[in-house]
Amino acid sequence: MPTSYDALIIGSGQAGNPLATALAKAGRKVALVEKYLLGGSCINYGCSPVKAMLASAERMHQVATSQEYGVLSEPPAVDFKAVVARKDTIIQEMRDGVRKNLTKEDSGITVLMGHATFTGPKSVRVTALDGSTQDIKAPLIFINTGTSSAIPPIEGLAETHFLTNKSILELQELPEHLLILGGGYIGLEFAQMFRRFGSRVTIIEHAKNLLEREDDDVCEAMQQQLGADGVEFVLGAEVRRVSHNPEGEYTLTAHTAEGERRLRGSHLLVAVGRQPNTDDLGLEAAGIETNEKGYILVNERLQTNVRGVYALGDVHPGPQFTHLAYDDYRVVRDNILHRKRRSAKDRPLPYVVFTQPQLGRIGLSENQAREQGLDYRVATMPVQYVGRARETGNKEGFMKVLVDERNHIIGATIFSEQGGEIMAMIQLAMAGKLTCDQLQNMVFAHPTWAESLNNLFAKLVKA
Ligand SMILES: Cc1cc2nc3c(=O)[nH]c(=O)nc-3n(C[C@H](O)[C@H](O)[C@H](O)COP(=O)(O)OP(=O)(O)OC[C@H]3O[C@@H](n4cnc5c(N)ncnc54)[C@H](O)[C@@H]3O)c2cc1C
Ligand SMILES: NC(=O)c1ccc[n+]([C@@H]2O[C@H](COP(=O)([O-])OP(=O)(O)OC[C@H]3O[C@@H](n4cnc5c(N)ncnc54)[C@H](O)[C@@H]3O)[C@@H](O)[C@H]2O)c1
Repeated sequence: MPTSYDALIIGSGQAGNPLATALAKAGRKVALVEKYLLGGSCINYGCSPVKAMLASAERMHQVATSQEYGVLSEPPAVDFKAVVARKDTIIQEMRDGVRKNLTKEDSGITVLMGHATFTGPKSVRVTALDGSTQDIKAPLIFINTGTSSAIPPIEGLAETHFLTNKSILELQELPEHLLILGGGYIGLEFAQMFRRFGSRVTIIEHAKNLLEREDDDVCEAMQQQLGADGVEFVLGAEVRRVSHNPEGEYTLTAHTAEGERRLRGSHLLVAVGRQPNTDDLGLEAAGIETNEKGYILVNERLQTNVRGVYALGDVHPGPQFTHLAYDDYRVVRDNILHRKRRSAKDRPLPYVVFTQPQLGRIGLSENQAREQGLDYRVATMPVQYVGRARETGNKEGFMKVLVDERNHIIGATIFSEQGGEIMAMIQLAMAGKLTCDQLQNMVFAHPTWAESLNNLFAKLVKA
């Protein structure tokens, strides 16, 4: 006989964990199934471990450049095992926090470790690691199973021991030469990190630019910055074959505008995007519809085509960020528990690439504003014009904002030290519908990064 719950959550991701807690607090009998690690990808093999290791790489860079600040030191050396151990300690603490919260005596949540598969529209079988199974049914089911690395069908690749975002975090030795397939978010953050630790790094990207979706000036600035760090690029490259010799060397055969190239390295990271964790979820048994890539189709309230079944986070189509997965939780919580009509449509989309400088983005890019035929004005300012940048020696990058005909901000790109935080201030200004005149005249403390907004927005104020 299946065990009955009021609500079943599949996947301990950024949406599922807070939802389980909220439903249980509201008196529902809740089960949460996780097949691997509580806390999901962000905590265990995504955002947090990468940012923890980036902090070590940034520290390394600070020491390496300390002479410019009049501080003499020995050239720094990395103790890579210690970097990884620091990251592991941080992640373990985060994971323990999630476990404690979900499993504390009065949590009201039953946590089941195992792989969930649908056996019908409202029924799921959980298979534990030891092979034992448990059947569950619930009128409300929330799918929060996230994504995994997409592996492109390149000849020879599957036969090699290439790295993904999961396995690269477990390396104990620094790669001598890291080849990175894909110049997106994951590729860029790891590229700068490993380069600063001392590895040689080559990014192989099939588009003509890194971060292809951004405006050309943004792509160029990022390329220039990573190039200055010593990261090498092969752009517009179509990798056709991968091989791995007994000495452990990888060879990528790539077709480029200059002809065929062979790229050799000691390690290979594949970071060409994600694929949804739905192929082994038994969705067909429940009749849940997906798109052609396997992402679960939902409406703006995150309901699937099967009544009572929802999909939250990266497993449905759309941008893939922790803050959006968490907001999916708010949408479902408010609609189900608070009887509000909350929608996942038209919410702001802030994001940050955690290179140094950071790339903070909110709203429309210039390309998007142009494509939408908007009547916009744009201002750009090099970061070196900012007093704080000169004082702290962080002069790289530029800032760019777009306003509409009513002087309201419609988009911003802040490629700067503290770029994510400066972008968040602009996001608040957008939410409060502040105009460029107001931002030009706002009194910010001197000398802060915030103060840069006065000069940036002054460029948009009509005389
Ligand atoms: C390297 C990397 C860095 C990132 N950095 C950032 C960042 O800086 N900022 C940001 O906003 N986003 C970042 N992201 C994206 C972010 O991690 C995701 O958007 C976020 O974690 C999405 O969470 P989720 O709730 O969809 O599910 P996830 O956190 O992916 O969790 C899904 C869970 O479901 C489990 N599961 C899957 N199938 C089953 C099944 N059949 N049965 C039981 N359990 C199952 C999985 O084991 C997993 O624990 C990063 C991603 C990666 C890979
Ligand atoms: N700081 C952050 O917020 C952060 C950090 C890491 C990851 N993430 C999330 O994780 C998602 C996945 O990251 P990602 O970097 O894997 O994907 P991505 O979509 O950001 O970038 C993938 C890149 O790989 C390229 N590519 C695709 N196929 C290729 C091939 N065969 N050969 C060479 N290049 C190829 C694409 O053109 C693209 O530039 C991101 O979209 C983002 O949502 C966010």
